[in-house]
Amino acid sequence: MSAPEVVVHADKDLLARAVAARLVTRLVDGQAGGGTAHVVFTGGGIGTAVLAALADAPARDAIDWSRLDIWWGDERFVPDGDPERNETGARAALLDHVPIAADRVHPMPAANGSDGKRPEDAASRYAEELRTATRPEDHGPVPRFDVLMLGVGPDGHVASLFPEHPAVHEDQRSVVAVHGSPKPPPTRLSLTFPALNSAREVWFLASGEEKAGAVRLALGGAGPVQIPAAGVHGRQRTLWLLDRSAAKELPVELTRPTEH
Ligand SMILES: O=C1O[C@H](COP(=O)(O)O)[C@@H](O)[C@H](O)[C@H]1O
Repeated sequence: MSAPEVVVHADKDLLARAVAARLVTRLVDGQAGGGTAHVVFTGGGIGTAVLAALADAPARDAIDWSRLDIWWGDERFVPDGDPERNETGARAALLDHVPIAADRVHPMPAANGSDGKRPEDAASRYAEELRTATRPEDHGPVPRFDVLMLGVGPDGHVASLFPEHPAVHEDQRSVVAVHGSPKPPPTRLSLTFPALNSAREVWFLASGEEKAGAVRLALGGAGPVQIPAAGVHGRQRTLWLLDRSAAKELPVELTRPTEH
């Protein structure tokens, strides 16, 4: 488990562009030995802004899109194409604009899909898809993701792991159904702590003053049941990529000068 590092950028736009640039470098490095890289997308405002910035970045062509697998950390269990789906936003922001093959994109199941109407069945099927993509060196039920991005809710939720919800206690399964989410829509699918914590690098993304309290608590020793963001760490690196507003409640010794 790696210690968190904090990087603060001036505003949301710069944060999105800096994360997109970082993503190009990290994915190119992950593909350098000739293998496949695995990345996990997040939904939400800054998560989608990063994907749009990546679509706009000329350096995106340095990524070999034929050797990249794309996964999601969570999804809203609504019909395919619904604007509430994280997949819908990611396709519009990035995936419709890059040369990636359909079988490299692994959206979580939709409520009207072939997995049926029960989110529990959909969660099990996605867990199986993850398992099928593992390599011997992954040593577990999910690929050892090169980069896993996570937006952070004002309540400290990450993916669809909400404070005090049953899913924060899951320690066996990789993917679970979530009912009664405090943030609509109420029914969701989410990777669990064991799956999130298998990533090589975890990048938290937070923008805006309404995230400042959750960021302070997550980095200040809160427990993962109350503040789920506190329960995720990369095996090699844990980065908190923030704009100034989201970082405003952090003690000065936790932040380092902005890169730009
Ligand atoms: O519901 C969700 O919320 C979080 C955070 O979203 P934001 O708009 O407050 O940044 C997001 O990371 C997650 O994927 C999504 O399903």
